[in-house]
Amino acid sequence: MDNTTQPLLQLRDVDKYFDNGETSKHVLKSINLSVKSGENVGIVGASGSGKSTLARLLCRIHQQERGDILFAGEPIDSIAAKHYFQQVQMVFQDPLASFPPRMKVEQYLLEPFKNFKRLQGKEPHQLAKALLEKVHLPEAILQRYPNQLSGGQLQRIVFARATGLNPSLLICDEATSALDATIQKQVLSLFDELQQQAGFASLFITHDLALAESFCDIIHVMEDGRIVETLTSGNIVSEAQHPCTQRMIESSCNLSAAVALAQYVQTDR
Ligand SMILES: Nc1ncnc2c1ncn2[C@@H]1O[C@H](COP(=O)(O)OP(=O)(O)OP(=O)(O)O)[C@@H](O)[C@H]1O
Repeated sequence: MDNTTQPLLQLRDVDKYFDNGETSKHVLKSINLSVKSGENVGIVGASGSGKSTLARLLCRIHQQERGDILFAGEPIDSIAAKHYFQQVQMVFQDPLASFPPRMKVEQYLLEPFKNFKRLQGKEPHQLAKALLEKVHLPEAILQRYPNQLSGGQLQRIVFARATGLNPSLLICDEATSALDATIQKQVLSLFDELQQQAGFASLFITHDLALAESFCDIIHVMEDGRIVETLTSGNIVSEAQHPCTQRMIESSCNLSAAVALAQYVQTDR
């Protein structure tokens, strides 16, 4: 197959059910999407629409009942974990949940390099320092524990670790949702900077349509386990057709969406 056109990630007719013994809940319904190299693909939906379940399938925490999930053309469950998890990294909403409380930042940053035997020829402290520099944090932070850091610092460190091994795809599940608006903006600008340097693609999962619009190339809107609309133009206000997307636009209290809407109304109508 021609690797220049092959998507990095592809989901084909993916269905996921959760069984609780007596009943079965259909949580993902015929999901089709792809992410190309270097592309930012947004998944946006209200609570319960199935976004995190999708992320968990890609992290191989759950498995789909039907359909295919391919990474570089291979079913993800046929790829050795060692290879898959160097290429695909995840960033979740709560950095503390993935940061062992008794682990110092330096150890946390170096852990993937040790696990994947990628430390050869590198001086560990200098490597950890360089990773921290990439996310604009000072060396002194290497000796701190997670409870000695702010939410914004923690999420920067999580991004430093996730991008340290040069993955080709980053799965971000509400990665900036817990941060206040100013810190969120800083972390997103850092994300952009890291992406410019390393060129990874992302699947950016969020409930915030305006946030996805600000930097995703394609946005899939999910409702009740289905992709109900796919937006590509960069002007969601004029492009949105589905009532679910329109409700999200109307109820968005995000300032950037409100500003975009106001500008649109002033200039285009
Ligand atoms: N392990 C599970 N067992 C049974 N049902 C589950 C499980 N995980 C999720 N669900 C159900 O699947 C549906 C989708 O949940 P999911 O967490 O994927 O939605 P979401 O869009 O990420 O929501 P949120 O933004 O609130 O996290 C919900 O109805 C949820 O209750």
